[in-house]
Amino acid sequence: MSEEPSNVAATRGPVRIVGAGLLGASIGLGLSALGVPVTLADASPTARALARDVGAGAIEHAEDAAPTLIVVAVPPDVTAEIVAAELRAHPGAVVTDVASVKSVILAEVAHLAARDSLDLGRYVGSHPMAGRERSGAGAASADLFVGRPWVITLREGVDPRALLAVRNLATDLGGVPLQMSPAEHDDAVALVSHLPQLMASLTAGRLVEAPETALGLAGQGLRDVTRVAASDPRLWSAILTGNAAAVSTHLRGVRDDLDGLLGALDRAAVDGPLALGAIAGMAGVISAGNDGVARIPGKHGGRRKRYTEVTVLVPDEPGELGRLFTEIGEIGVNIEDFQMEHATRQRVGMAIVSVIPASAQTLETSLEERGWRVVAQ
Ligand SMILES: NC(=O)C1=CN([C@@H]2O[C@H](COP(=O)(O)OP(=O)(O)OC[C@H]3O[C@@H](n4cnc5c(N)ncnc54)[C@H](O)[C@@H]3O)[C@@H](O)[C@H]2O)C=CC1
Ligand SMILES: O=C(O)C(=O)Cc1ccc(O)cc1
Repeated sequence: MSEEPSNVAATRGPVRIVGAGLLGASIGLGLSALGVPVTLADASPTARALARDVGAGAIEHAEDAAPTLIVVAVPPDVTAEIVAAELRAHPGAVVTDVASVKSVILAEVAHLAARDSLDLGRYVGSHPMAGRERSGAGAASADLFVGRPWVITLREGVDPRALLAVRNLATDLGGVPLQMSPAEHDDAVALVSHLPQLMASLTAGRLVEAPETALGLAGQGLRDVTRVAASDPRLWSAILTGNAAAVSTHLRGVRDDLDGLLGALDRAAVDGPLALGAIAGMAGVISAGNDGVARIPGKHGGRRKRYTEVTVLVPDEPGELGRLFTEIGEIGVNIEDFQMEHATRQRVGMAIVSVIPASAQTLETSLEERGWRVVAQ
């Protein structure tokens, strides 16, 4: 890759990143790839060095040119004090943060700005809706934000140039900027990010004492609902504390649903499957889930596309998956998405091929004619 600065970025550096972990290093990588000069600061010298080594920017030095934009990417519980310190230390710079909660941080930054006579207009809080269940620069990626919403919080008194600088940052990294109030943001993420994290953690927590034999039966469903359970407990405690009221409202809703479901299950356990209201109670939960999942937009913000999944058994041998892909190509069907599931202790895998509904029947028939075993849906 060329070392020469390119002109494709709207962001004019230098950009100073404080907190060179997953988010900070991903932003540094993306900006560096566009030729924008980036300096990295972090309380941890190891984190700084790792971010530099992965290519996210240069470690800060006293003689660095003054930054035009500062991105604070530290845990939410220390974000406000760092934002205030950066506003104080760099009077010409726009300051943004990427923390997962917004209202408490704005309230604290506003308090510190009033106390210390800082220019609050240069601060714009933001939140890229992209991340991973792993922390640190080692897990960073320049592509993390591509196609993902990047919330920019609106409030009165913001310098329009600051708003533009944060918007440019989001679009330079491939994100889709969205403006909303801090309260609107916090309510939304309580439902679409914080509640799912807790449901994943609660489900995975039930596995701690599970027998190995039970775990050996785990399939893709368990993996799908528990992926984010691997997230950092310290980071998430700070996120949840910063949005406690909104999260507890949604958890209480879940508790009400659980009470209804438990009532139905208890009736079925005592009086059998035909107990009054038992089946309806269970079906209600599952069908509400059907309705909810149908409302989740596609990954890139558009309407969720409806594909049909064709499941094919693939021998667990070198080259077999490649042969399947080649033959699907020969049949003339486009693979829209793909997933592989492995049956524990079996020498066969299940290739789940997503195709447009109109191609599914042709694909199934043609694969069977060619000797593949297609699993009936
Ligand atoms: N992890 C995720 O998927 C996402 C996280 N966020 C937000 O981004 C922010 C950063 O999260 P991650 O990058 O995941 O965490 P991380 O743990 O990977 O990185 C945080 C970095 O901040 C540094 N740090 C901590 N306190 C500091 C201080 N006082 N001064 C300077 N550096 C300090 C740490 O040494 C660490 O390198 C958080 O506010 C989080 O809510 C936003 C979107 C997604
Ligand atoms: O890994 C995922 O699917 C996430 O949703 C990551 C994530 C974690 C925290 C955020 O504030 C935003 C996104």
